[in-house]
Amino acid sequence: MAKLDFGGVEEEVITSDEFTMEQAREVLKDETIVVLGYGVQGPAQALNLKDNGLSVIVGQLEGDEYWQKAVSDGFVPGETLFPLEEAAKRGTIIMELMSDAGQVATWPKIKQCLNEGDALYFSHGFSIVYKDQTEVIPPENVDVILVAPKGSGTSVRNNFLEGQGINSSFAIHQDYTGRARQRALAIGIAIGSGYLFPTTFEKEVFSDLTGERGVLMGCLAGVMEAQYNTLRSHGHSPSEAFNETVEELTQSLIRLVDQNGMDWMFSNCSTTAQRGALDWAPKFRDAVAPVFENLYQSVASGKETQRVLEANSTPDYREKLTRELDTIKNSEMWTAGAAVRSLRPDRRGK
Ligand SMILES: NC(=O)C1=CN([C@@H]2O[C@H](COP(=O)(O)OP(=O)(O)OC[C@H]3O[C@@H](n4cnc5c(N)ncnc54)[C@H](O)[C@@H]3O)[C@@H](O)[C@H]2O)C=CC1
Ligand SMILES: CC(=O)[C@](C)(O)C(=O)O
Ligand SMILES: [Mg+2]
Ligand SMILES: [Mg+2]
Repeated sequence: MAKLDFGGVEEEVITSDEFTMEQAREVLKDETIVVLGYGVQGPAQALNLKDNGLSVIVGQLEGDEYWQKAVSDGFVPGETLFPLEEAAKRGTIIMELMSDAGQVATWPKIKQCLNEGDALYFSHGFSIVYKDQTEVIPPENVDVILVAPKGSGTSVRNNFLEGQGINSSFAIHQDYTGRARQRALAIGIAIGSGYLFPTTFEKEVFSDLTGERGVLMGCLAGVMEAQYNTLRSHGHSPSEAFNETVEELTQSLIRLVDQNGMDWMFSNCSTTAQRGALDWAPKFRDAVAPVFENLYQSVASGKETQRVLEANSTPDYREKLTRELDTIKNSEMWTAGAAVRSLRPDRRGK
């Protein structure tokens, strides 16, 4: 497995060239793979596994909208689609891809379905690491493995369909069979990872919860809103404020960061912009550093997971989340955004 220099630190990674799909098929040839949950990651991982030639069974609460989606994606009730426990009983690799709160709610039943030598698989360290809150404590006679795609399930699927991969981390919590690592790597490659990097369940969940609350989602939404509001309060039009805050980023500058890094993006902007961005970056860094520290403490102490379990375990949790998302959708900033996006040449008139 390749050792690579990441900015002066040597780390091991496993690419899909080193651990090929042929090897993955060989490792998985006697396994029955069961995907529990058909929300965002469930369909992506199940369909990629299936398209890679592996047989996959989906487990889902019978008859609900996720069940219907599984049916419309080609899973057949009674053959490849079963209620949760029935599915879990059939599996030798049981993939926990219900929401984290859903994993907790169903664990007392799912744990009864595990047989000696099974592999219990997660895409998040949540259930295992915060066991004081979740009470998810697997029996000793199973493997407990993790592959966490570093992206939305939507991208896991779309990248796969485009012939691209997604980066994932992998970890072993428990190796009962002596095959846990092989099983984790094989599933990791088969769900469409371009490469896999090692982590632990704890490192995965601490970094993941920090990242999504921080730069990837929470901070991103917050700083965009702050800049938009500043521009608006000084008399700039919604379209100008939105273009200068979001559209220019997503249509141009972040793509340059994606291609070749931050300095590359800077070097393709005016020297006027470079001077100002270089001066202001440390101010923003220092202003938000305490918020990030606060966030990390809140993750490490279990406060964040407690909040998630409380909020997402109520029967109406999805309606409540949708209401909050609708507030963003219907705000001036994001309705202006919809109008701005509709003006892109490829969307005009559609
Ligand atoms: N959404 C994503 O793209 C990513 C998710 N993950 C992790 O993957 C796992 C799955 O996440 P998502 O796909 O976002 O899940 P989701 O939030 O879309 O989960 C929906 C699924 O959970 C089931 N579910 C929810 N509450 C339930 C309950 N009380 N009883 C039974 N089933 C219940 C639903 O029936 C449905 O199958 C989580 O551990 C998550 O942290 C990791 C990387 C990215
Ligand atoms: C997409 C992803 O990896 C996240 C943001 O961590 C998640 O959806 O939980
Ligand atoms: Mg993540
Ligand atoms: Mg996450």
